[in-house]
Amino acid sequence: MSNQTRTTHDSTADAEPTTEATGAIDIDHLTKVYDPEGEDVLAVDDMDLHIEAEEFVALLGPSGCGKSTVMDCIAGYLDPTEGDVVVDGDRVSGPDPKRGVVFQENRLFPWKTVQENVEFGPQMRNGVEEGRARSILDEMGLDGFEDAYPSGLSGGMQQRAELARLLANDPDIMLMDEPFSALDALTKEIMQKKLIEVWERDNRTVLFITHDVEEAILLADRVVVMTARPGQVKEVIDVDLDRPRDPEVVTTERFTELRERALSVIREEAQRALEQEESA
Ligand SMILES: Nc1ncnc2c1ncn2[C@@H]1O[C@H](COP(=O)(O)OP(=O)(O)OP(=O)(O)O)[C@@H](O)[C@H]1O
Repeated sequence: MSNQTRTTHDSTADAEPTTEATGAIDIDHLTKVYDPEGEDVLAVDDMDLHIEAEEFVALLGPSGCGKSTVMDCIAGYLDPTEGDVVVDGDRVSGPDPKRGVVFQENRLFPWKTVQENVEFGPQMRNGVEEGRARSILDEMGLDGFEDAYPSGLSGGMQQRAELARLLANDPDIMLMDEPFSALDALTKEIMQKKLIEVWERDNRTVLFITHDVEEAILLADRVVVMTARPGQVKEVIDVDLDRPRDPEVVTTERFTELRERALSVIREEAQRALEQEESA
């Protein structure tokens, strides 16, 4: 995959080089306290989670439980109050294009064309590789829209351009905060398929926040359910469904069991969140 993929060589002369996977995330006793106007808000409390390199993990939990906070700490946008986020053995101390982020609303520059947006990241670092932006846009089904401005694209196309922008940076880790939640059902299904194609081919690590339990189970290797705020890991559900998964997998007995399990944990935590709000 990336030019930063670490390649190790066996000492024996005829051994094939082996590629070591990158993108392992260790969330280690992570605590985050916000301090708006001197009033402490404990968002995440002593959270531990290990995500394997190249794993696809979905993060679920009641509203306000700290999902985005965890993601922002991994992205390097926020400093933990206590604890650490460690990626491939290195403590995260700020943003890095190797940890790409996609939000529900795209972060494309409205004054740049689609191609200029996709080329912006690489241009800021090592320069643009001839034809690369076009081939990524092509892959995202945006062939012919290179010169369009984001405002001229549909919501689904904007999110495809956003994904293209992310891929142009060749990230080891894709951090996705409800990326498809504003899309209609059909566009969402297309985007989910596209994401899985890219993930399976390039072996990137994905952390995917969603409120959609079916989406989480359809996409992920593991679903991590967080507690009500302050966020901690409540339960980790292994999604033991074969891949590739087609949309019909949602009708299977195993899928239903997994969904019911995730829903019952979330319901319990959402109820707790509600009670906390009422007693506040
Ligand atoms: N900058 C901030 N200042 C103060 N409090 C904040 C700040 N950002 C988030 N919070 C609070 O921290 C808690 C966790 O917020 P966060 O956005 O991480 O939750 P979330 O699980 O991603 O929520 P949602 O599912 O609604 O997007 C919430 O109570 C939120 O109000």
